[in-house]
Amino acid sequence: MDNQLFPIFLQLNHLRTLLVGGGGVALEKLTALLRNSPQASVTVVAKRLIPEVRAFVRDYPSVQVFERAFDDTDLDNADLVVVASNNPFLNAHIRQESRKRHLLINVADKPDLCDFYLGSIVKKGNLKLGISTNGKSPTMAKRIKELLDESIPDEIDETLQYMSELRDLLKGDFTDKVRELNAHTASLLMSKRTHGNTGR
Ligand SMILES: C[C@@]1(CC(=O)O)c2cc3[nH]c(cc4nc(cc5[nH]c(cc(n2)[C@H]1CCC(=O)O)[C@@](C)(CC(=O)O)[C@@H]5CCC(=O)O)C(CC(=O)O)=C4CCC(=O)O)c(CCC(=O)O)c3CC(=O)O
Ligand SMILES: NC(=O)C1=CN([C@@H]2O[C@H](COP(=O)(O)OP(=O)(O)OC[C@H]3O[C@@H](n4cnc5c(N)ncnc54)[C@H](O)[C@@H]3O)[C@@H](O)[C@H]2O)C=CC1
Repeated sequence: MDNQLFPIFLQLNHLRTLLVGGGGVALEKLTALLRNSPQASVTVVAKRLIPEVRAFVRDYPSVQVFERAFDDTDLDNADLVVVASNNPFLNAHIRQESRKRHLLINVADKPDLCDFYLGSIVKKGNLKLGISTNGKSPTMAKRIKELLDESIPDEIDETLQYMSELRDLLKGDFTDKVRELNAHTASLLMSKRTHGNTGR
């Protein structure tokens, strides 16, 4: 099967995410959501919550926790759904109800029930890379994340800041801006090639 996945970067702080389940897998998903988007508004619904979930959400006022069974009306207040329950019938039911409402859903570790997958994430300040293996090997995604995390220097964020300031200073229309940004970056490259790489 070919790779049909289309990557996007969501402003989770603009959306309401429903997370069903409160076990170890739910904790992993919650951690991934909030590490990346600390102001994401997340509602957790679970019959039973492990203490680690309760402890984790204490630092995040935008997270609400309900210790009870899932109800279809939970979907009324959601833009996005993540399911980490241990009940395959519940998973299938939430999938069906979410599709009826045109909500996008991820069911942890159940690719057939997912409209989107979670990926491994590398973050260097403003740079964020999402990694997917098309579901073939999440473990490989995790290893590639570690590799990139080690090999991309933290200073890349400083470079992005400079480029952003330069971009704001530039006048003219879009074409002019792109031309100037290209010229600036190309001249840097030229001077490196001429004078040798004296940096690290
Ligand atoms: C399709 C997808 C759907 C989804 O869950 O979104 C999916 C599916 C499945 N995962 C399984 C197992 C494991 N998943 C992990 C870890 C992660 N899994 C993640 C994503 C995805 N997992 C989506 C595809 C991503 C892609 O395209 O590459 C990551 C990247 C992101 C995240 O979950 O936040 C996160 C790493 C985060 C990080 O960087 O740290 C580990 C390793 C570990 O936990 O250390 C294991 C055990 C080892 C192994 O099996 O490889 C199983 C078998 C379950 C079983 O055997 O019963 C299935 C089902 C199947 O493959 O059929
Ligand atoms: N833990 C792991 O390492 C792995 C887990 N999985 C899959 O992920 C699932 C979840 O894993 P865990 O978090 O470890 O399981 P868990 O049993 O700790 O958590 C399941 C959660 O679902 C909740 N739940 C069940 N029915 C509910 C309902 N009707 N309404 C609301 N909440 C409900 C439970 O209260 C509990 O919080 C597993 O069943 C399995 O399918 C797959 C691979 C590995």
